[in-house]
Amino acid sequence: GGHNSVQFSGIPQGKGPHAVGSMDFMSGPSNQGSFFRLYYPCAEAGHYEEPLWIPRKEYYLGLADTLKLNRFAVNFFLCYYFGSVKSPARWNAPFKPGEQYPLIIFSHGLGAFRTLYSAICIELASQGFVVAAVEHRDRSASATYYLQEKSPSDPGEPGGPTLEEVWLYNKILKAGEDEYPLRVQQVNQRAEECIRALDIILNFNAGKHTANLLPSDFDWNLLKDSIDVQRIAAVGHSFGAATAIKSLGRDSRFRCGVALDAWMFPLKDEIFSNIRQPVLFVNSEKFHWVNNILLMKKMESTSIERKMITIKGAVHQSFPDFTFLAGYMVGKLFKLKGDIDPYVAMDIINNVTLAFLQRHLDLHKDFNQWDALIDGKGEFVMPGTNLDLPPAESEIPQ
Ligand SMILES: CCN(CC)CCN(C[C@]12C[C@](c3ccc(C(F)(F)F)cc3)(C1)C2)C(=O)Cn1c(SCc2ccc(F)cc2)nc(=O)c2c1C=CC2
Repeated sequence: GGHNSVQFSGIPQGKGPHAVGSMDFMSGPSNQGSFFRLYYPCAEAGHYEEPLWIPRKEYYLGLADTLKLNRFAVNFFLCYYFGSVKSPARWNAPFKPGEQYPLIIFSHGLGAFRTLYSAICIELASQGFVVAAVEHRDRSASATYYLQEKSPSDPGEPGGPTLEEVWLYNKILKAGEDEYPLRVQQVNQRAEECIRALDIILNFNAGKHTANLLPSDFDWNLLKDSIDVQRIAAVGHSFGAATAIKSLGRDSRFRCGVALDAWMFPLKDEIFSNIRQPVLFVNSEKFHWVNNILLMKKMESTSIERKMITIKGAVHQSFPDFTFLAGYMVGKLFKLKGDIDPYVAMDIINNVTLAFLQRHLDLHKDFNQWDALIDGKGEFVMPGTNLDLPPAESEIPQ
């Protein structure tokens, strides 16, 4: 880590051997395209800007909707506190070619968006992964936008068609509205969007370019033959973890999945027998309820590795970046911090993920040093869940 840049924001830098670059990619047409923030091993030389953690004010407006609070007040408050926070990566730094990197597609949670999990994405990139954090257009993100060709106001307008931004905000359920059909439609769209991002990145790897509608001088040619197409995984948080599991079932190019504090409700009628890849469930102590855990246990298998650990003292917000940015009091009040130190929790999340990825992507690194975490062995972890579950049918004494 380090790479001679002083760390200002609370978001930790990557600890691995690579300096980390970041850039935004959006393809068309309209909301049928792909939108992701790419984190990648980059060239060390030179000085680069760091990307804004929350790049547009519309994201604050969306967070207000998610919190069901007044947009003006939340925008003022969040802009004041978080408006200048940067992600510790090098904005549009040149990609570092020379080896074939494994690929991670990362899916955000309900009410989140692509930039809020940079501690996880930057750590993975620093350890030699290319990570695409997709931003979903299923109206589960607090806010997102797509670019639409503007119908020319007057046909004589000089120059080509201009693109206008169309913003989508978190679809808040009305009282009494049935949540399940919406979440099923969303998790299907989210899996499609993860697969779309995968296809675009694999095309770049094959030298086939997709136009980036966002202004960027990132040189995609450097990505040619730089992705290890046999070593691809799906990772996500909460609704994004359900999305990762759904993506495994849809596309066998994903060789394994890491489900971070999975929200299994959108998969409650899934039979899971069509999912053949290994899955690691990394749970916080405080988020879960019995039916959520029982749905994870439906994925247990004697032939496919399915592991679950619980991080003691962690909360749902121990996974996104907010956990580093709120003061101690506000953090505890809003459940952005648990009893465990946020940096210790993030080290466990990242290290157990790296160990599981090494095992199931067959990497030749030293991430196996954290294998014990996969079995729930360690000071702040336990195997399985902390919840008391009803005895499984097979255990009920006859
Ligand atoms: C209690 C009922 N619940 C409605 C479903 C309330 C909403 N909620 C808790 C919140 C959204 C939160 C938030 C806003 C804003 C700040 C800020 F002030 F720091 F900016 C921090 C934290 C408040 C986290 C959640 O949605 C929990 N959650 C999440 S949280 C993902 C997220 C969202 C926004 C973020 F900024 C960072 C991370 N992802 C999921 O996929 C699912 C769930 C629940 C089920 C499935």
